Amino acid sequence: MQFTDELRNLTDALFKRIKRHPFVQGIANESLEPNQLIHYVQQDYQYLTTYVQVYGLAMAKCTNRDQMRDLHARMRIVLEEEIHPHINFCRVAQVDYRDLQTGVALAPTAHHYAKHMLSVAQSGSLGEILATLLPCHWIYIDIADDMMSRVQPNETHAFYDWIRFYSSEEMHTGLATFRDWIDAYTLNSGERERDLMREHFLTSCQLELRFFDMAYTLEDWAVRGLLV
Ligand SMILES: Cc1ncc(CN)c(N)n1
Repeated sequence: MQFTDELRNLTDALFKRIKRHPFVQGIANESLEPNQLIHYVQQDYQYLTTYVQVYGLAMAKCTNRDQMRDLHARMRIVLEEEIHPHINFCRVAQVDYRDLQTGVALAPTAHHYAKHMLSVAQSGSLGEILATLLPCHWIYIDIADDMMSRVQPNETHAFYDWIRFYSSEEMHTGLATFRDWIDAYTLNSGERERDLMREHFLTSCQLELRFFDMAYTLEDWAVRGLLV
């Protein structure tokens, strides 16, 4: 069994639970409220900014230019293309995307997830960083594939662009090459590094689930407005 198959088996209960999450069901059945979509985009815009920064920190640990080229292409996709799912949410919520990009503090779960990624990026190996970043990619493809087959949306579905983006060929190819990279990498890792990679992957999966809770419940700090 390849290492990433093992990671997937380890987190199967989380993958299943995420697909049943009310926020995810709300995408499938077009029932999300504007304030839930807005909260998600405000937080996810900042989350994805950190995600790109973490790619940058991983870049500093690459050992050859092919790895760097791969990360460079991934950064471009997040910066230039992963705006489309956000724009879809903004269109449904009837808000301007630019208005959601500033002036909002990270909610507790997004804060936790960002600090988790940055902490591994600062002190972990390249393999640890890749394992930390992988759930972000994998879980959304899993969700969107499931919606494509269960809901079979067409252009009239409110979240057609979101579902189509994450179930696209480009996303699948990106996931396959990411997994190949990690599987090849772990052939030369020791058991200690593989344990840390399992732990970081699991933590990121847990935080993916909590991120949907955060958006669905409009999670915020107990006392608001002190810092932005
Ligand atoms: C929190 C989170 N996780 C995953 C994705 C999909 N790349 C995202 N946009 N945001």
